[in-house]
Amino acid sequence: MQAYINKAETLIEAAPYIRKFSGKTVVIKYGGAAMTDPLLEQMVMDDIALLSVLGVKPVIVHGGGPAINAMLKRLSIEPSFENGLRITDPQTMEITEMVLSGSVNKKIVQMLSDRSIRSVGLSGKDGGLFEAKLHRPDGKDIGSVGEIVACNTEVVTALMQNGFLPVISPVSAGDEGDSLNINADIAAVKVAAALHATKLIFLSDVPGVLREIGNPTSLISTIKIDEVPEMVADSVITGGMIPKITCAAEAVQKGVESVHILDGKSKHALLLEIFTDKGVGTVLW
Ligand SMILES: Nc1ncnc2c1ncn2[C@@H]1O[C@H](COP(=O)(O)OP(=O)(O)O)[C@@H](O)[C@H]1O
Ligand SMILES: CC(=O)N[C@@H](CCC(=O)OP(=O)(O)O)C(=O)O
Repeated sequence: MQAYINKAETLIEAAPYIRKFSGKTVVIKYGGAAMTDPLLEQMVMDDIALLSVLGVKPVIVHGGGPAINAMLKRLSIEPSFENGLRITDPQTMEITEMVLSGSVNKKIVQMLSDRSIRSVGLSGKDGGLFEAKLHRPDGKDIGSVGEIVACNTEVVTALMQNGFLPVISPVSAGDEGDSLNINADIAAVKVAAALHATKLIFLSDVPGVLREIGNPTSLISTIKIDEVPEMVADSVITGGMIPKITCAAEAVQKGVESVHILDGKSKHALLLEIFTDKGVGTVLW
């Protein structure tokens, strides 16, 4: 009996948040380590399906770096990176597109379909979603890596208006119709900004931004975007978190109300972040 009372109380507590975010667009960046465990994947999909049933409008932008690495390994190709971006030679590009716009994208669509959520998989190429060009950081050639120059969300809004949940792979085309590999965090920011999303949520492999890496009790719950440059300068934020947090700050500057960084491996992190007062990760605004 007590268990039912607890569940009812949880629902009552969540009710104002469910009302608040019903009809609101929430872009979820799903990728990295959160995607490597089949049980975790099912759990994340349960949460996204529930959000959708409760009237929130989720849009998924996915990565799949570990899945690309696994396929490269099967083909005996060694992955290499430059400042977190995959150096993408023609063969790696072919595999990246097969994995992201193919198997990973369709797997997510299928997992949602298994939960009676109608979703449609897209890549940056579909409906002219992303216009991209070759990315050359400081003039350096890192192969077929792209940067997004425009984001045309008509195809995404058309799907949402018709009750479909969009699932977006970041792989796009350049001016010449050549495939370009785009970091999924960056793609998620562009989509969130173009859709004027209420929230952008990064599902990562850490509980949020930590004062001390490896110590979950040092979680920083709230960051104002003007604090970000100092945190980077003071080396509070390092490595893979730098592009993520810089992206997050860009999203807020472009009108996304808040950006959240959560542990995709933590049970029901998405629901707890959206539907409770305290949340569980780091929120940037
Ligand atoms: N202050 C910090 N708090 C949390 N993580 C940090 C911090 N500074 C650097 N990191 C690193 O950033 C990583 C998350 O970024 P990244 O590897 O790009 O994530 P993902 O694979 O989810 O896209 C963490 O695994 C951690 O090693
Ligand atoms: C240019 C570049 O680095 N693209 C990424 C795209 C996938 C991605 O971003 O996946 P995660 O979110 O799982 O890291 C890559 O090839 O790994």
